[in-house]
Amino acid sequence: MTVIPEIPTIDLSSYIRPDATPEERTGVIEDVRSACSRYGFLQVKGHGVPLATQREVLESCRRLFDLSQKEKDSLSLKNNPARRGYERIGEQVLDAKALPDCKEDFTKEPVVNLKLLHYPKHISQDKRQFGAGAHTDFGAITILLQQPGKDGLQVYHEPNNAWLPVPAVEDSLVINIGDLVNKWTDGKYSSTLHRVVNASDGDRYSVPCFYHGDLSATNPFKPGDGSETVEEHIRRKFDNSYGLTEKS
Ligand SMILES: O=C(O)CCC(=O)C(=O)O
Ligand SMILES: [Fe+2]
Repeated sequence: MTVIPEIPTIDLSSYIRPDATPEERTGVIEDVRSACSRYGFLQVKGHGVPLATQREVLESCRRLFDLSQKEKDSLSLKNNPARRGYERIGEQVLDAKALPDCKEDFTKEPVVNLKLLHYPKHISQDKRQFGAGAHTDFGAITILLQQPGKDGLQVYHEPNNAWLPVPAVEDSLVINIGDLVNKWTDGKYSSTLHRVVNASDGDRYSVPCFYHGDLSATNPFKPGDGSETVEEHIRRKFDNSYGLTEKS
């Protein structure tokens, strides 16, 4: 019988606690390192982000996406040269083989790019309908707050050719490696394909925070190798997923 593995959950308090021993800290580092190379994904608890703050930010998602379509469109990212702002349902196509994503999105802040996401009940029952189509994240590292109890995130695990669910557990944050770190570590840390299927009958909110780093940086492990800057990389990936340029 094939045992399907699970995305690991790591308790960061054994690292953060002021009285943590060096062995405990090394243990956490080893667990994180192993998860980054085996799965490119992990969940963390004991992270120190207050539960009340997590609840408030998810409540802000609900209030924002409950505004009228007209009010939300007045904040459209298409009117903003830095591509910050509101994205309508179906505006982003993360997987060109699937239907446009069934989610709306509000993005604020450059470089550390925090998004509020709303997945309504799927608009189509077609099996190519996803809340977010299969994709890898463009940046360096993503930290994701999922609405507790609203599962939907699935991570592709190549050895088993299986999509592993990442349960939406209160007070756990999902962390995953993006394309930049994958490129910079020569693939040692995996930028893993993932997608969102809003399996619930109603709304699902989530809040990913994408760390891109210094926009002018190139590969920190190979300084001066003339490779693409963070800004060039992010712009290329982003514009491609919104059909804003012909280049991939
Ligand atoms: O909503 C989620 O759980 C994941 C969102 C995601 O993968 C993304 O925005 O890149
Ligand atoms: Fe993602």
